[in-house]
Amino acid sequence: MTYHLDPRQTLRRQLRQARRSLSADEQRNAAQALVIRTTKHFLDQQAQSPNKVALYLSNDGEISPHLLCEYFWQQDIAIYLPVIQDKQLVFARYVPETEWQSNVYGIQEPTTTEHIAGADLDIVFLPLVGFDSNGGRLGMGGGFYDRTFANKKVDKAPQLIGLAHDCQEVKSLPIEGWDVPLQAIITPKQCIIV
Ligand SMILES: Nc1nc2c(c(=O)[nH]1)N(C=O)[C@@H](CNc1ccc(C(=O)N[C@@H](CCC(=O)O)C(=O)O)cc1)CN2
Ligand SMILES: Nc1ncnc2c1ncn2[C@@H]1O[C@H](COP(=O)(O)OP(=O)(O)OP(=O)(O)O)[C@@H](O)[C@H]1O
Repeated sequence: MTYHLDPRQTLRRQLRQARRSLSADEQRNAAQALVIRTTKHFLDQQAQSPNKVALYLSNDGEISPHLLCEYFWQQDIAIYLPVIQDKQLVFARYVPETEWQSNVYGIQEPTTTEHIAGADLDIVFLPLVGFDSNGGRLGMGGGFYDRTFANKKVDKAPQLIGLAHDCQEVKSLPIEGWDVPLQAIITPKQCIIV
């Protein structure tokens, strides 16, 4: 019997290992560079300031958006976090008083039962395992972001921006039909607008 290794699984393992190998210092510097690059991106775009933005709590070596969160709070922009529900994501408001519970993967989620749909957000910052310069995204393999933002109505679609360390870039990702493309990817060293 022969076993065929799924190329996405192999890549996932390598890239997760790479991001987990970053030191605490490298993670701290990356989070600082990320907030500088993201605020610059908003200034360059000269777009209207968003009202509702989704972030995530970093896990498994992901680049941390916590400084970005503080920046948005200062701007009175509402922050939301993903909550797994029926194999999709809904979004719960994140405030300093938020209470927490763990989801099946051990990632903290707000306990509140008040949720909004992905389509009601202005910008979603997505965690990712790998990215390419065409907006391709490889996630953790649950398909949660893909299911949530598939078939979205064109008139009500949030902007999807991936956040990553530079070591998570690959030349070209093996993309599947269900993968939702990113409109931008921001890393400590670059801002790719697709
Ligand atoms: N910070 C963060 N939050 C997120 C995501 C994410 O990628 N990052 N997700 C993005 O969709 C959702 C959770 N998706 C996940 C999918 C798989 C695993 C994971 O660790 N899988 C383990 C085995 C899990 C198990 O115990 O059964 C693994 O592959 O090693 C984690 C999160 C929602 N929240
Ligand atoms: N729109 C969809 N409808 C139904 N199933 C889907 C959809 N999108 C993805 N899936 C399923 O989810 C599984 C995982 O997809 P994939 O490997 O692309 O996840 P991922 O993008 O890495 O994960 P995540 O978005 O959770 O970080 C796939 O096997 C696919 O069958």
